[in-house]
Amino acid sequence: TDLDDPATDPFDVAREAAATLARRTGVERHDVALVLGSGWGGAADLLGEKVAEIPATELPGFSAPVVVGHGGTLTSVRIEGTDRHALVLGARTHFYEGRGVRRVAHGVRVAAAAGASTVVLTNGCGGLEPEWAPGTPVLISDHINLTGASPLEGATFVDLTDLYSSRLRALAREVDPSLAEGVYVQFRGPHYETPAEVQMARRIGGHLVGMSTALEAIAARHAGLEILGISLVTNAAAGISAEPLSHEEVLEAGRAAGPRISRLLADIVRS
Ligand SMILES: Nc1nc2[nH]c(I)nc2c(=O)[nH]1
Repeated sequence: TDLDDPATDPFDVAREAAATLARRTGVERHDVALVLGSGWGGAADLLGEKVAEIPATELPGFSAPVVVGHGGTLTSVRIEGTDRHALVLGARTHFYEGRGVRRVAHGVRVAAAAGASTVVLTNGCGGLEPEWAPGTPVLISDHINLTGASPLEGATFVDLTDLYSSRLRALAREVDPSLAEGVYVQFRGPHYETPAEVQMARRIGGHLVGMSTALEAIAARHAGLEILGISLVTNAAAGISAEPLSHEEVLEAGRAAGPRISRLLADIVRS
């Protein structure tokens, strides 16, 4: 089950991980998956009753996250008031970790193999709109993939029209009509953009800059999942405001927005 071996089929590893997940949680099918980015950690608790929590490294194909986000676990949650289950993927692998696109895509592939029909991709990002103060959640309407990479291999031609489901965005707006929308630009990272690169992102139609999500969304579409993407603006992108970026401020903005956006996400998933 070594994802680094080209002879390994990554979908076999995803199926193996999903089978282990079902066995360890006792949950045959997870209907919706959530990938929690910076600031979104609290959502799992508001979704419903935790059924089981499994360290990602105990499942095939997950690598020990370099930066452990949300403890690097997969959590199975019975969604309150329903008989549906959510799979909370708290162990995202970022493309900038250099562990290959298969590991970036593995979480959404496991979710699809576990029976999910929907994935909610969340992230923390930089905002290009001055009125989006740190802590503002923004629905992703589309993305621009500046990584130069794809999570897909070979002649896998996949249509990306309406990649960030307009149906699910309408549902989200029913929960919170004030939600803004924007185009998310994924840079490779791990460095932040220069002010000139932020202006480039603006001129090509971007509103949010980040280092995740786009590759996961492509893999999720290929795996047949309907996708909702929500960004948390944790900082003004470089050059948009006078101050330089501070990672501490980024983390603080995420923490401060936590309760509100976790409630928003739980309400959307339950709707
Ligand atoms: N590329 C990029 N990624 C980010 N992640 C967060 I949190 N803030 C940023 C940002 O300003 N730029």
